[in-house]
Amino acid sequence: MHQTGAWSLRKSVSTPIGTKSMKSQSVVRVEPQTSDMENEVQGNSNLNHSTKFQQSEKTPQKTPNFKRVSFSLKKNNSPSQTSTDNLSEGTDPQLSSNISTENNKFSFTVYCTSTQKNYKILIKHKDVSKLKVSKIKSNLFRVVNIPVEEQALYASRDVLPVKPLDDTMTGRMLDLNENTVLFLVHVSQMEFFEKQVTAKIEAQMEKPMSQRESSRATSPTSIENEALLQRSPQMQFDVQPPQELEVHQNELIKESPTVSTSSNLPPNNNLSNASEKLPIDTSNISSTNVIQDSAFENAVKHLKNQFLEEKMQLARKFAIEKKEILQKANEDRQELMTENTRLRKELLQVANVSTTNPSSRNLVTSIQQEEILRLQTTLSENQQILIEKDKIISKLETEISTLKKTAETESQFWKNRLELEKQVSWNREKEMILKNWAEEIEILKLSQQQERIEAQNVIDQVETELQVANNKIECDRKFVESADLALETLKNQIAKLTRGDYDTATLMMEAAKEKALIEKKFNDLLISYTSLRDLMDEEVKKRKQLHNLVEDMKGNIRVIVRLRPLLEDEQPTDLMQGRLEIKDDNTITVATQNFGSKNHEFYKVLDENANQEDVFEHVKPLIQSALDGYNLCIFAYGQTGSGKTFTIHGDKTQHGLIQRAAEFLYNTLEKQTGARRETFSISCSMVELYLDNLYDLFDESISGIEPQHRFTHVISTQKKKPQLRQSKNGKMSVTNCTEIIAHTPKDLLDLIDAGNEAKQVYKTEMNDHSSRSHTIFTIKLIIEGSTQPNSLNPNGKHYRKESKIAFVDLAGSERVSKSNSTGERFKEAQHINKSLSSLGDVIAALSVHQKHVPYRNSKLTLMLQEMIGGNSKTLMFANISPDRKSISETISTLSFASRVKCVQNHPILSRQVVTAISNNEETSSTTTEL
Ligand SMILES: Nc1ncnc2c1ncn2[C@@H]1O[C@H](COP(=O)(O)OP(=O)(O)OP(=O)(O)O)[C@@H](O)[C@H]1O
Repeated sequence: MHQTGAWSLRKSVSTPIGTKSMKSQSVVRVEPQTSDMENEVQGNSNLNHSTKFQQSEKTPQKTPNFKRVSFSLKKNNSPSQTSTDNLSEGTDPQLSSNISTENNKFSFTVYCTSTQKNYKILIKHKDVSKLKVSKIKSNLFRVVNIPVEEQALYASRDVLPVKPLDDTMTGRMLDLNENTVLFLVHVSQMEFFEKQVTAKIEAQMEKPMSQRESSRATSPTSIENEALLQRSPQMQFDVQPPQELEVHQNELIKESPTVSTSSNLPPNNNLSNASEKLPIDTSNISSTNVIQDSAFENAVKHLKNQFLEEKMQLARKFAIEKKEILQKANEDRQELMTENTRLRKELLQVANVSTTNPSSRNLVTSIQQEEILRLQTTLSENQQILIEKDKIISKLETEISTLKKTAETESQFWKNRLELEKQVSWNREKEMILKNWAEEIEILKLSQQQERIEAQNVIDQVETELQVANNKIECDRKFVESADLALETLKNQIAKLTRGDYDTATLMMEAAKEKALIEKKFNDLLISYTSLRDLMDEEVKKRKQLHNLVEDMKGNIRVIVRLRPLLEDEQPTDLMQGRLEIKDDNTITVATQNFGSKNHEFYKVLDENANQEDVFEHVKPLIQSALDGYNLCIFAYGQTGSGKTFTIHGDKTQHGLIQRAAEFLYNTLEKQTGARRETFSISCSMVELYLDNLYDLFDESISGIEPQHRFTHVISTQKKKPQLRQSKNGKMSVTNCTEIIAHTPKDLLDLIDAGNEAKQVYKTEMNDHSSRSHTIFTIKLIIEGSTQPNSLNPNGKHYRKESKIAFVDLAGSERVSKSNSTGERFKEAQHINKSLSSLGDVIAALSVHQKHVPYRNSKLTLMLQEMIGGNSKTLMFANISPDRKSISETISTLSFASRVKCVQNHPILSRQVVTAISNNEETSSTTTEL
């Protein structure tokens, strides 16, 4: 236990400088300013500690995790001093002899920072002067190299990093100026070291001078120190516990109202309690008070900033004070001038009396003379003072203007600095956002890659299985062949026997048995062969499906080949001119004498028996994805008369894709939106590109439609001509075209008919109803609804999905030599062929992933930019004719289609607007384009 009047040590941990919770910590003492900072602001006597502390509290700034540990001593007259006995373990005489105090006040701060191996602790003595221990340093330490990046730090702190000569020492005082002691201690020893230091200081302060003198006499280290002390007599001073220390302690407690007066808790508990309450990431602060160098440097920067701010405030204060002095001087000046005027008047009066009245001249007494003299002297003195005052005023004015200039420069500096900081933080935010985006993209890429790998694995596996099955079939086939041979031999033998070559009935019987056996075996093999064949077909089908899936995932344009039936006066293909053969659902072979045979594989190959419904079944899944929010494009390509319009629009009795898709959309949406409490609307527009000009097919003047009468709602009737426009995000779209809402499937069908009637169709030699233009019929879907309420959005969220389906019926390519087109038809054919050739160039560029894609070569390719190589899901119908005369066009269409299937689109979900719903109204929160 302690003696009465002994000193107890209070250890305190400060928050990072400038954080808000300084006052709320228990057993926490905040050191507002380091002593070197105090040195820097020397002359600012107006600023005391408490002022600075308040300033730093008022303007808390974010600083890195930087922990300061302060120690202070107080007279042990409170009942809670038990921990000091524990702290006195592990005494180190060298240390204790070197630490001392003066004025009986002692407190110091420990700064922790880390270098590669060691940990330095800077201990600052406040109010300890004349502590000349630098000579001790040379006995204990050697100077270490300072890393370049730390040099400025040490220079600004006026300390020198050194290393203990003996590496095993747990904690050593390194270097110090009058107020500073630097210790070097290993991180693992930090806590113990703190205890040691505090115990030593306490012991030092507790011991009466005489006791210490005697301990010096017995300890060898003390002897050594004694010698040093003799050489440096200033080091010998007594530690008396005066009242001031109590005051100091009381101040500490006042500053930190939650500070516990009990020191029963071991220092560690205090530390951990404190750090729990700090608004900093305490995980970064180890129990050994280690922090990163950068954190330390940031803290130093922060202190410098704080200092500059204080300097500014001081300059302002000086300016105000000087202004006040100036005002006062001016007032004094004014007073003096008034006084002078008065005196002059008085003087004049006296003079007048003596001059104007000669009879009384003799009456001017010597007293009056004296009075005049006195007044004159005062006047001249006042004049002198006035001159002095003027000088002061002009000096003050110069000073004020200098101060103003300085203040302006500094305020400009601060403004610039704030701007810079803002810029830096904004840049950091941007960097973070970009980083997050990059990460998300990376993750998406990885998952897509993974999916592809998995699909490829499945394909590989199926291919291996297929190979095995093929091998087995081959073996079985060979076996059947050999069995056939054996059977043949047997048959011959039987024949011979029948002819009587062998007369024995037994032999015949045996041969018959053997024949039956072989026949049975043969039949078994046949069955197994058939089942294997089925299996193989099944596997091939699966493989193709998987292949399609992979292609879909890659975003490749799907291609469906449709062979139309033979029309009147047409001849089927033959081997002479060339032959078309659909091998299976996915393969079509074209063989010509000149070019040999070539297989083409597509997503689907439909023969002449496929009706309109069959065709739509293959398109349905794609239409479904429009309901999920994807933009779609379905276009038909092929020579004139090959069945493009029939596929897309159909005829009066056999509806094409548009009508079927419309019916499917209405049916599905009515069911789906009803269940989900969504609303939907369908609108459409139709434009044609004829002779390189765009026409709005819903325009009254063209179609004769009077939309407001025939249909319930017209969104926009544009008087201007439709135009191709590029939006801000670079996407091309057709503007200025009439868009009409179709409430029912019937509305939509009527619109399609009206649009079809308006388009340019003429009879040619190749087709009685040949489309002479490219047409685009667009259906726009809008689905709106709200999400279920949850804790984040108690009223749910309102969403709106928009998607478009574009049906493109391209004009057919034609050989003018075949079609014999003349006049207008010839001109049309030229335009059609030119635009289709541009489309071919675009496809060729995209299929080989060329960087430059020549979309700008024609209006058609610009119109299709979003659908071919863009962000839509796209399906192409390659329409072909079975007519013998069309074989070369068919070959050309199939080659074009083979290139198209290599084009990769990048389908993305179209616009989705999500809005948070507030109690009474909707407040827009986010608009995302997915
Ligand atoms: N799958 C089919 N079944 C029955 N008839 C068909 C089929 N495909 C096309 N036809 C008929 O063939 C003729 C030409 O078809 P369509 O007009 O659709 O060709 P096109 O490719 O659009 O020609 P163009 O490019 O000249 O406009 C039409 O009479 C059409 O009815």
